Amino acid sequence: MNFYWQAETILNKLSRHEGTIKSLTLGDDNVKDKKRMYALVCETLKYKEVINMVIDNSKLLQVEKKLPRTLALLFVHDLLFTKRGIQSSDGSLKQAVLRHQTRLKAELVKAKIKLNARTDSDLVSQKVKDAVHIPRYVRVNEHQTTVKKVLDKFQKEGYVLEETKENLTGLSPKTIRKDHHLPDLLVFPPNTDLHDHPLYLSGDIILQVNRPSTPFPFSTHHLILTSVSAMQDKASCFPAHVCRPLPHAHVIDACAAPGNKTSHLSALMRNTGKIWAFDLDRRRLELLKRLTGRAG
Ligand SMILES: C[S@@+](CC[C@H](N)C(=O)[O-])C[C@H]1O[C@@H](n2cnc3c(N)ncnc32)[C@H](O)[C@@H]1O
Repeated sequence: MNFYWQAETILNKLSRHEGTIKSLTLGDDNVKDKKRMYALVCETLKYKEVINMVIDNSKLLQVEKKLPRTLALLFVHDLLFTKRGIQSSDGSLKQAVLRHQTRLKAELVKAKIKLNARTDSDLVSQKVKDAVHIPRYVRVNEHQTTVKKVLDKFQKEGYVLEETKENLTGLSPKTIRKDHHLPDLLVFPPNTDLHDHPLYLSGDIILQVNRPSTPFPFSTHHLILTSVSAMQDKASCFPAHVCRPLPHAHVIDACAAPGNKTSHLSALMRNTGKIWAFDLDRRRLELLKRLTGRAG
């Protein structure tokens, strides 16, 4: 599938909450150039508000009736916010956007004046800027390794171990800290990309991508865990710690895929007892099987 059409499908799935940016780009084997796709999707979402404003004010979609808005967002992003421009073979929809490029560029200038923005990054909303500054949380999979071994490995790669602090503003590149609250959690600077790291590929570390779950304890031995929305956050590491099932407990993880909390619970239970992991989505359940298998 053409790169931009695939990006369009991903943006539409995101708007229907059918996955996270990471699972739909970096985690999908049908996406060939994963890093480029991840970057395009993130950057387009970052400027989405202003791109929509430019599209509406230029009347692009009223003239080019065959151009879907989501595809237009992607094309206009690359046209206005990248040096390389639109990177696609000469499709008729790309030509439809290029026909309006002078108008689109003029509308961007007007939007900047209206929003009092001197640079492109001034156009990004505060909400998005705050999200960009969330540190990268990494959970150590204590089934397979220890916090100490993981820290040693990163330090050998040049990461500097900094003092554990509650305040995480201004994390420098290539630094690492133990989390202030959770013993199996490490903190990296925002935008640290560990998707190709051998410790991630071997399942020794797990990148946190989910929002807090709602644990409902039946008793100390029987728990139900549910979670239905996704966001990159430390909070997704709390449910398993809060439930903290005893070894040999039986646990129900009711909305389990891709299985981050399933594997976390299992690590806390020292691989004893039984966890029943359910998910509505058969495809995501296959992903859960793969990832919990990799996590040991
Ligand atoms: C955010 S994900 C869960 C993340 C997971 N708890 C983890 O820690 O990796 C939400 C999951 O809930 C599943 N889901 C939604 N409604 C469900 C239902 N009624 N029964 C089972 N699973 C459901 C979705 O398919 C999706 O895989």
